Amino acid sequence: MKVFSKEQIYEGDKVTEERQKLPPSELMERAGLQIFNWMHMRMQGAQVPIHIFCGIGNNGGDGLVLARHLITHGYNVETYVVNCGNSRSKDFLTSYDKVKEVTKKWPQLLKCESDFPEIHKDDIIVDAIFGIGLNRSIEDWIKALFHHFKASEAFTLSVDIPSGLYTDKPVEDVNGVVKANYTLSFQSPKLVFFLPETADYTIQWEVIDIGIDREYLMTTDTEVELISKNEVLPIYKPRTKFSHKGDFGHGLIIGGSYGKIGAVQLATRSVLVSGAGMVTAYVPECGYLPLQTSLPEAMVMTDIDEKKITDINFDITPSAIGIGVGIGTDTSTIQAYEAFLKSNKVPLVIDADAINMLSENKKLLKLVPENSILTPHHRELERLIGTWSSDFEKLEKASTFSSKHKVILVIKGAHTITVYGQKKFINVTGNSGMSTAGSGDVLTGIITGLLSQKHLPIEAALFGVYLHGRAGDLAVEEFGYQSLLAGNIIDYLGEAYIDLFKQPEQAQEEVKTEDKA
Ligand SMILES: NC(=O)C1=CN([C@@H]2O[C@H](COP(=O)(O)OP(=O)(O)OC[C@H]3O[C@@H](n4cnc5c(N)ncnc54)[C@H](O)[C@@H]3O)[C@@H](O)[C@H]2O)[C@@H](O)CC1
Ligand SMILES: [K+]
Repeated sequence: MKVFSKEQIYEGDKVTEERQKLPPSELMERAGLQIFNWMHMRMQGAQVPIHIFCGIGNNGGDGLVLARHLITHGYNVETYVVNCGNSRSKDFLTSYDKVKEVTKKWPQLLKCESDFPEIHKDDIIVDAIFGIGLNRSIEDWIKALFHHFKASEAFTLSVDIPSGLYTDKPVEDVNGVVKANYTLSFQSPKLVFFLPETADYTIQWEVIDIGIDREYLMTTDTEVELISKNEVLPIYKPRTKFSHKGDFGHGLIIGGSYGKIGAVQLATRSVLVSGAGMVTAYVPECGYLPLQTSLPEAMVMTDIDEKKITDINFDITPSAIGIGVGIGTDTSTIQAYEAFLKSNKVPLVIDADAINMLSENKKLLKLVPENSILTPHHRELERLIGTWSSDFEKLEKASTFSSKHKVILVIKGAHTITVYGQKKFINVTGNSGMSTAGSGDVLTGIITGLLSQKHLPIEAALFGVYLHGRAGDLAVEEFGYQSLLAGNIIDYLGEAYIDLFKQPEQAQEEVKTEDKA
């Protein structure tokens, strides 16, 4: 699913109005009506007080259309205009007049704190104050209004985006943003719903279709995309009856050190379970016995050193290589890594200390093959690209790094974001139970396994991240958030594959429910 920028949304409105020859404020009518339908379906006429707070732009206009429908359907509505400026939009004014036609109870004007209405815990707040048009800091009295919402503990429904969030800039003051229980977002979710610094401003969100021109939506390329089942299904490769293990490649996992052989075990097993035909683990001598015993399906090659990797030397021709899990940063390991990078031509999946070694020895970056996949977590990314002051800057820096070094960055997190040049792909699967030792090793193995099966690197990264998260989502139903182990993710990888062809109960890309375990 595409995530449109603010500019693209405005352009989409314009194109739609032209192509569909819409009368003025028709899109606002659609937006308000859709929100009304959403509420009406759930409330069925219940007389819960609904407080609708409208700004003076089109977001406020949406709120006024909603108010009109709720009023004509007999709901218990109080409408307020948050008087935050003088430039009321044309469509706002049209909607305002239409409200006056259906009720004698005109919207109340709020200008300062003493105007704030009483809101009870069981009331409903509709936040239609600012939408994507927010363009300056929020005044203190409006921050106080947001605080008033929060203090009331009433259910808060935000129209399009929680008021106070910019679509393309970090939050200036955490008190200047509405904390929404639910956000109904028009046409496309907003990038800020997925970034660590801003995702918490709405507990759930849903996309509302207001009939923006289909061709515009189809043909407009976006920098950001959500990756859910629909997007990965075309990547899946069905198997033919006469295929054999040679068709699915030979993955190689290089890593491990004394006390960290388990990481290699997890990654190696994941290579096979993701579908590679064969797998070899290249480990220090001490890894031989545990790997051969615990994973009979894998082949094992060992370094001359007992406890660490000192010389990467193998006589097989792997189709893909994953390097770094449990490898450490011993000087002899760095030397072996450099020598390996100098001779290697196979695309790599680079994880953990193999990323850190690049950060500490930037000249090694030049030796990384084009389209290799780096899978850093927060700290590893910081060492690699430098620190950032906001999520937006982080993504910008990651894009610059990806373009400069021609690599794919898989930034691990609650919503893992794969950065490929200017493109950013946000994954929707996964849960907090997966924040557990070895989870990253499993991801490295899955992506290596997919690369072995001749998926393009970007496909392997996106599909791997999706499957890893989905397997985790299925596994958590059995093991629970606290007790899920990385190995359980591997056990559920098969279910994740099978699940690709099951009809979703609820469109995943449209509803986000954060686990609260
Ligand atoms: N395709 C879509 O998505 C559609 C979106 N619509 C709505 O239109 C909204 C965008 O409308 P607008 O561009 O009018 O913008 P907004 O309604 O988001 O707000 C802009 C208004 O608030 C003022 N303002 C901005 N920042 C302020 C601040 N910090 N303090 C005080 N005043 C401030 C601006 O001067 C302007 O008057 C969307 O968020 C959505 O709700 C719908 O009406 C129609 C279709
Ligand atoms: K809003």
